[in-house]
Amino acid sequence: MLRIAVPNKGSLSEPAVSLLAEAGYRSSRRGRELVLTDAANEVELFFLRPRDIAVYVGRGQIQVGITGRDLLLDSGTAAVEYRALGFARSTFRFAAPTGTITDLGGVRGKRVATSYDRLVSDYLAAQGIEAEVVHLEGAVESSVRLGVADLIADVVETGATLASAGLSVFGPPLLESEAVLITREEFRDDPRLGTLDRRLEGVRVARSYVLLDYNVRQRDLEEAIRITPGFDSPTLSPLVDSEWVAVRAMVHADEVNPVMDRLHDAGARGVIVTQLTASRL
Ligand SMILES: Nc1ncnc2c1ncn2[C@@H]1O[C@H](COP(=O)(O)OP(=O)(O)OP(=O)(O)O)[C@@H](O)[C@H]1O
Ligand SMILES: O=P(O)(O)OC[C@H]1O[C@H](OP(=O)(O)OP(=O)(O)O)[C@H](O)[C@@H]1O
Ligand SMILES: [Mg+2]
Repeated sequence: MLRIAVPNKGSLSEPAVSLLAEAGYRSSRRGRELVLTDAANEVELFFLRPRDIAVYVGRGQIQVGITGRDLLLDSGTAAVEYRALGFARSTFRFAAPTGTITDLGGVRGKRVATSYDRLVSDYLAAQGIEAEVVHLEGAVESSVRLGVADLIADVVETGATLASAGLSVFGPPLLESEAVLITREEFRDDPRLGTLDRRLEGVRVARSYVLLDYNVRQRDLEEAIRITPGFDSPTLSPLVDSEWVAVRAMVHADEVNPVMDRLHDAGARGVIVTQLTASRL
C-alpha cells in the first residue's frame, strides 16, 4: 500500500482532504481517526501535523505527503518537492514596526522571531548577516510588541495579521510558498506516485477549466477557433444544417465570460458551459 501523509490541521488540512476526495480517495475522517485505509485505491492516509510530514517522508516511513514548501525547507530532511499543488499560497517575509527597519542590512545584530528557524538561519547565513533567531511556536506577530524580538520572519498571505500588529514587510521575500507533494528522491519514479500525481493533476485541471460547446457558421469557424483554441485542438462535429458546425473546446474557467462575449460577437450561437469533475490529460 502507498502511504500518504495528510495535514491534520491548519491552513493546509481542509484543501488537501478535498483535493484527495475529488481525486477519488476515501479521505474524509470519521471523527479523529489517525489513519484511514482506502483498500480500493491501495493507499493508507496518515493524518499528521503539517510540520511533521516532511520528517516522516524524509525518513522514508511514509512515501509521499502533502505539506507547505516553507515547512519542507524548514525541516532540513531528505524529502524533496515533487509537484506544486497550487493552494495555501503565501510568501515568507521579514517584517518590523513600520519605519524601524527598511532593508535587509538593518537585520544585522537584531533579534528575529520566527517559527521557521532553519529557513531564516539558512537565509541569513547565505546573505552574510548575523542575527539572533528567537524561536516561537506561533502568533509571531505579537513578539515585537511584547519585547522578545526586534523583527519577525513569518508567513504572509493577505497581510492583515501584520497590519493589525503595526508591522510592515521589508526586503525581498525569502520564499514563495504553496502546498506541495513531497517524496524521497529514490521514490520519484515509483508508478504508484505517478498514479497519485496524475489523479491530483486531473482534479486541478478539472477545477481550472470548463468545457465550452457552441455552434458557428462554417464561414465564421476560423475566427471562433482563434478565440477557443482548446488544449490541443478543438473538436468539430457536423450539424444537420451543413452551413453550421458544432465546436467543443476547453477554456480556462477565469476567462469563460469574456470568451463567450467574443464568440457571440464572432457569430457563435447556442454557447453552453459544462463544469468538469475530473480529467486525465
Ligand atoms: N494565512 C495563510 N495563508 C496561506 N497559507 C498559510 C497561511 N498560514 C499558514 N499557511 C501555510 O500553512 C502551512 C503551515 O500550516 P499552519 O500555519 O496552518 O499550521 P501550523 O502553524 O503548523 O499549525 P498551528 O498554527 O495550528 O500551530 C505553511 O505551509 C504555511 O505557508
Ligand atoms: O497575511 P495573513 O492573511 O494575515 O495570514 C498570515 C498569518 O496566518 C498564519 O497564522 P496562523 O493562523 O496559522 O497562526 P499561527 O501564527 O499561530 O500559526 C501565519 O502564521 C500568519 O500569522
Ligand atoms: Mg500557523
